[in-house]
Amino acid sequence: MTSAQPSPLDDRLQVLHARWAQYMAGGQLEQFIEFAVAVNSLVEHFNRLRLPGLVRLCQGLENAVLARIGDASSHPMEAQERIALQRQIDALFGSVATSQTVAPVRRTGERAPARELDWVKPRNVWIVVAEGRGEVADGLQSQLQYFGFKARRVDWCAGITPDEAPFAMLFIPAGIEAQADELHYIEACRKACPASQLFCLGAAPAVEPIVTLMRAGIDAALPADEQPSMVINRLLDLLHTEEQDKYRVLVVEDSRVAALVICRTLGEHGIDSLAIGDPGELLDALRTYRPDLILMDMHMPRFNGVEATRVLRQIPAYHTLPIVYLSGESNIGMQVEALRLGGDQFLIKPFNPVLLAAVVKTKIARFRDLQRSTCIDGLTGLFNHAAAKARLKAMADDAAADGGRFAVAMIDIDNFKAVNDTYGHPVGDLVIRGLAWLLKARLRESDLIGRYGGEEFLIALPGTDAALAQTVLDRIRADFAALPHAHPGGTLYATFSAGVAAYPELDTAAALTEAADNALLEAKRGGRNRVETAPA
Ligand SMILES: Nc1nc2c(ncn2[C@@H]2O[C@H](COP(=O)(O)OP(=O)(O)OP(=O)(O)O)[C@@H](O)[C@H]2O)c(=O)[nH]1
Repeated sequence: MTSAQPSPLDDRLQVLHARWAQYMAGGQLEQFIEFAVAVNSLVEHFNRLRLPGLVRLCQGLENAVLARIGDASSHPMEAQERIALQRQIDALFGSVATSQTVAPVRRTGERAPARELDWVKPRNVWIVVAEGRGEVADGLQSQLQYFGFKARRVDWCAGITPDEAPFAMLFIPAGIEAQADELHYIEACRKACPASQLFCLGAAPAVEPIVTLMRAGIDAALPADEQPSMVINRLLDLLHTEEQDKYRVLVVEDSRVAALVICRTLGEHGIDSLAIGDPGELLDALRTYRPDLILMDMHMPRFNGVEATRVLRQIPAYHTLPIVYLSGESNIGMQVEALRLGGDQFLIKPFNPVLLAAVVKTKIARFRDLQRSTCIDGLTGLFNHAAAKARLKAMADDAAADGGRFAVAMIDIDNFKAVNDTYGHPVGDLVIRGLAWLLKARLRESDLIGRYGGEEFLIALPGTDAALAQTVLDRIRADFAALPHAHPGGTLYATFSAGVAAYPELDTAAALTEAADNALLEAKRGGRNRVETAPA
């Protein structure tokens, strides 16, 4: 992007800065709370970008701020406390500035345009290897390169210049318990590269050594036996930062002022909300707004929040929808009763905005995780058959509505029965995973990748015509054919065949899938290890 518009990160930093300045000038509790909200919003932003080093720094500031909220009488804070906070803010801004010059270029959340350049996503990864562990590093380096990473070996304790910080650093220490000098080096790397992901490979499977590594700045410590496959999958997942739909909260609240304050607080945390004043409208609002959570008042005219909750819990579609009561009700017996009758949590008014946002976000994150787990294939982490089919239909409908180009491909691993029969089912599973990860590595965030059957995959490429889809898939086909898969006696190679069909030549999801399937059969008939396009 070349535009001079401020990024969402710049916006957040400016807000944080302005609110701190307002508090320093006014010294009011309300201003401090506004500042706390801005810090929290920055933590969330770094979390979403998966920048653990910055999350940690920012959380340090957030904890310091939350500890000082107190009440109106604790503000303005003592000069010493303000100086301490100012130092933390300066340190945070300094680290953000460093990481902005080196942060991986990505993650804007914008849909990637269908340009050739976008199909390959090289990422630089450093493998920091201790003496005597070169063999592990070699294997990992060649595997990473197959999945599109630029992997470079770095000797333990080599000097780090932040302006070349990598997307990820993989530390391979000499033994399973990192030594003091190794930990110091990890600390130095963490400091120099706040936006990088730091992994330690081959950690001892016990709490204390892993905590020690995490304190030094490691984001994930991986056990020795799962190393290469786990690392590659983790890295690929990190590349696919999901730009999620905004969280949606339905506020059921008869006081218009209270509803306004609640919606404003949620809005400041990037949460969408809709307020209704009458619980009688609840079912209609649920159908049309599809919230991730309900914030329910207890006492309303006509019927109360607990009665409304009991009605919802009788409807299967709303059994697991989180319901949080937000009420002035201070009677503990009533609160317990409200929870027993279907509520998930009770918050008291007047509410702390940071706590309200934290409760809402964590409940929604778990709810969405639960929903997602029903869509994901356990072996590959891709969409399962039903989810892929549903998403394909939505994408085809979108393409039909806006007249955009759109290609669909069916992929099937060749002679896969022979792989299973010769090397065993677990090795067959590794080959399936290898293809899944290669697809994840080579396709864009806006593309759909689903595991359609055992060794069959469904791909959808928005903004792409049949010719470009054929080129892209053919490149992936050639790379897959060259990808070595480990088995107990050495390595094996596999191939796949694919069929491509495109919109607008075919204009429904069903017609596209059927045509891509027929083209796939044609590729199989033609000798396998090839990509065929359906006739226009
Ligand atoms: N390891 C493993 N095998 C699977 C899985 N799902 C399906 N399969 C196997 O995949 C094989 C598919 O074989 P076939 O449909 O005969 O096709 P093929 O041998 O790949 O031959 P062509 O498709 O004609 O190239 C069957 O042996 C299935 O048991 C899985 O999750 N893991």
